[in-house]
Amino acid sequence: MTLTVKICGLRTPETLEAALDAGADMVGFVFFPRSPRHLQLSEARTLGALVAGRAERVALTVDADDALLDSIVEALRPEWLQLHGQESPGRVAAVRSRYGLPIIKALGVSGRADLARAAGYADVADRLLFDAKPPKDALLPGGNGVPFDWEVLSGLDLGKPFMVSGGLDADNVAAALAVTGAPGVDVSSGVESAPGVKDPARIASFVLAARAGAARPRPAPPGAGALRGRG
Ligand SMILES: O=C(O)c1ccccc1N[C@@H]1O[C@H](COP(=O)(O)O)[C@@H](O)[C@H]1O
Repeated sequence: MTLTVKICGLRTPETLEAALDAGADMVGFVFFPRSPRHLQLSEARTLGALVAGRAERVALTVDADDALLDSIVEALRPEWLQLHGQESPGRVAAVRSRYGLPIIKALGVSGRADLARAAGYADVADRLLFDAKPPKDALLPGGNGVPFDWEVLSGLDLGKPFMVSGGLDADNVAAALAVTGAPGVDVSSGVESAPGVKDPARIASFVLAARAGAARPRPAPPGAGALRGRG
């Protein structure tokens, strides 16, 4: 399996470099003022230029209007847009068509019932990102460092590649991959030493652990092979 690893919420040239050196496939930049990872457009312009084709740039927004998206796209020149708010399937389709860029649509998950609306987004988004629903008192819709029950995703087939996020770190990412079989993972808090402060060593460990996890054969689902030996 080819795994896509995304490191999100990068804010400095040093930590961006660490993500690129570690071999991240996608580097994410957050445009949401309430987040400790929020970037000014001038910072995005500088960081975006430093990527120089070594990874794909992802602009993360939350219910952004066209004016804000216009300025972000102009400054960062992203290869992807990540929509992490309550954007409807219609809004996802409109954003995709306006910018001609592929879309990662984040969906909050706490149980299997939350997957019911995923099919509507699979038709219009290029990747679905299953993230933990934020805790009740959270200020952010994502980036809270909390996991969800990955079992909810086991056996899921929406005909679209998906990614998993929410509370991942170097210690648990292999388990998340074993349970979900996800072709992509995304991390923010789990590679930080404090909210908004990325740690180069944790970034490197995360990418290594994710690649090692993806290389491991997945355990057979319960019941598989039950007929073997019958006769
Ligand atoms: O990282 C943020 O600050 C953020 C703000 C608003 C929406 C999403 C945000 N981050 C995304 O949340 C998930 C999970 O992050 P974590 O690893 O649990 O901290 C991830 O997809 C980030 O891209």
